[in-house]
Amino acid sequence: MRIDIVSIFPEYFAPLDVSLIGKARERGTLDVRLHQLRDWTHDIHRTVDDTPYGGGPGMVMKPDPWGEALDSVLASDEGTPRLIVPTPSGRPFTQEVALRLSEEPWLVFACGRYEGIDSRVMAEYGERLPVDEVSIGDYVLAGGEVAVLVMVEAVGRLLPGVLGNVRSVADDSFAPGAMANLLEGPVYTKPPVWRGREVPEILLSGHHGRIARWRRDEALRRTSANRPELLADLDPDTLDKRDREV
Ligand SMILES: COc1cccc(COC(=O)c2cn[nH]c2)c1
Repeated sequence: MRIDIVSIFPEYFAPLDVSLIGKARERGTLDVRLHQLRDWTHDIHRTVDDTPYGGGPGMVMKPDPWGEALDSVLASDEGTPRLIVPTPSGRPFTQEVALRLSEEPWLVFACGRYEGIDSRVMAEYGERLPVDEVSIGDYVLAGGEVAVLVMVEAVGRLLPGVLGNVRSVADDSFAPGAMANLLEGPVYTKPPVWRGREVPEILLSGHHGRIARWRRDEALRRTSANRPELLADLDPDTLDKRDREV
């Protein structure tokens, strides 16, 4: 997968050189290219923003530098990418969206700052390629860079060979299957007793069927406590099927 990121703070993406994503880049599984938006300005101050038409607080990112930057990035003959713009006013970014994006050969991320990017940029490129305005949550960041780090990690870890243990992707919270739409329950490792606290006996029993059922019950308990709205999506016979499955 090729990933292009356009930003006025490309240094935000140093974390993409480390850990799983860094190794995937070394192996060539991921080809991440960073671009400084200001390289496509032509004034002495390398201006990328201006006051909003219609008044209001803050500044808006000018369309010209974005147009020149995206034209340059898209000039590559490697097919047609999806253009992803992180914004508080976008569609929710979920594990399902991450799974879908992990199937794409090429993603281009546009990092907005200030009050956002002139809307004509998304309109212009929306006529040529899929443009996804995506929110990672209901809060406002100073810019899209951190949101892109979140999405690149969520998508990158789904790529073949990036995660050591393929199983853990299937076991993810929100992954499809028996644990779909459930939060993961508690996890434990050695020592069996730590500061007088024991690991739940069932996990040491070796009864895989009972362990699976215990994990599902704990997942239901935690989901009900932290995200009750997710349980609304579960129809009752799915729950029963879960019982039969196990
Ligand atoms: C493109 O326009 C803007 C405007 C304002 C901030 C940002 C940065 O993104 C976020 O704040 C965000 C993304 N998901 N949840 C919050 C982008």
